[in-house]
Amino acid sequence: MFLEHSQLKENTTIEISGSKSISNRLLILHQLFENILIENLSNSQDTQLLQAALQSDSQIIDIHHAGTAMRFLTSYYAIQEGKTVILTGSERMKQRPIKFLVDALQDLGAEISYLENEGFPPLKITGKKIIKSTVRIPANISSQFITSLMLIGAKLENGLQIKLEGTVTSKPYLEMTLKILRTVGINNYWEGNVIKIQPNIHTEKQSQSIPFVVESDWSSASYYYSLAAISRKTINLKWFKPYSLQGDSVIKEIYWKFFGVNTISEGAESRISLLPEHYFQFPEKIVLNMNDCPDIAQTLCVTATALKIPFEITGLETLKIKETDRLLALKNELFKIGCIAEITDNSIVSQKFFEPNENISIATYNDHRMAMSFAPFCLIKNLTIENPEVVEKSYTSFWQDFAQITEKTN
Ligand SMILES: O=C(O)C1=C[C@@H](OP(=O)(O)O)[C@@H](O)[C@H](O)C1
Ligand SMILES: C=C(OP(=O)(O)O)C(=O)O
Repeated sequence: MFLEHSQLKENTTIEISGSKSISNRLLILHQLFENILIENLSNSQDTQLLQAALQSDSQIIDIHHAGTAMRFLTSYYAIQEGKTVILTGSERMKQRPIKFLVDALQDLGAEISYLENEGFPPLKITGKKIIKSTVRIPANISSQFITSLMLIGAKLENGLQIKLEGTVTSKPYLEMTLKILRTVGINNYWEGNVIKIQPNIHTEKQSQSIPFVVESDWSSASYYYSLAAISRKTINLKWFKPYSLQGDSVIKEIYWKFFGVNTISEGAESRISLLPEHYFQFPEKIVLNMNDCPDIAQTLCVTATALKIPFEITGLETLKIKETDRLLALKNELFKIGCIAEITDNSIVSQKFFEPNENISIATYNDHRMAMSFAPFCLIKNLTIENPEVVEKSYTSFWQDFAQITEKTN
């Protein structure tokens, strides 16, 4: 996709679909416990794949690139008594680890085996009744493993006590799971390194539906914060509530502190306005730990490069095992837009900014967030985004919305 050097239209309103993370949790819970009437469900491909899997009778379930779907379905199928499935995904999914989740489920008594490489999908899962109710799991690889266990916890006879080992990564995603479980009536607590999910007292699905309106996706909103920060123009977004279940809503604070983008909430249609301060003094350097919000790290690095603000971002150890090795992908592509960056296993630090060449072409590595986070750089220069269709994984209408909000510079 060729993005000609553009400017932002003043005061446009963009409607973003429901949070992918919330939607995927609700779909599993709907299937297991309650008739949840889900409104503003994410229209992301990952959510559609999970929904299709849950409705499918097939013995082979292919969830392509959808990490949360892969992880959540592993526990879900482990307790579907009398059913055997092969759960597989894209070539990249076969490189994304799942061992600690499988180990934990096997400790609980689940029947799961690896069909190709030990520790990675595809998996063969034969659903069984699980009797045990305590389990340990390393918490520093992916919070999705823990959420996966939490989502089935209340379905087990005695509930589930999960002991977290090591430092907890992506913590707000676990808090999101706990809050969602509570809203559908599943009691739980998190004390020290123990998460306890109480058993659900209802054996049958309730006949009456519980309505749940999914707030819009804050990770998707991050690209508009980047556009507002670079252009210094106002953007309006819908449907965002002031108090969010999503950890990535911290983008409000981050973009206020480092880029002077103010977020104003208006009650009507849960609209927020991103208002950049005109006389904001940019910091000399951005120093930030993003372990709580790994999905918006790419957005921040591109904004900082566009504004030539040095950055030192830490806490990024999970980026290596996402849709691609995001640290390496960032280092390579930031260079094309004028930033020399150094990476370690968990950090990225800018070393130097320089004037980039013409004819910039950004590779996207099968990663939706590479495409969306680099797109705002067209406010600075012409650029091409390779394989633009990758955005569908989380934000199907991204390019239509992007075209609506930008126009060619005169
Ligand atoms: O639970 C979730 O919905 C997610 C958790 C995070 O993964 P990790 O815990 O693997 O960092 C995040 O990156 C992912 O996009 C969604
Ligand atoms: C990491 C992501 O997704 P997943 O792990 O669910 O594939 C993401 O959406 O950035």
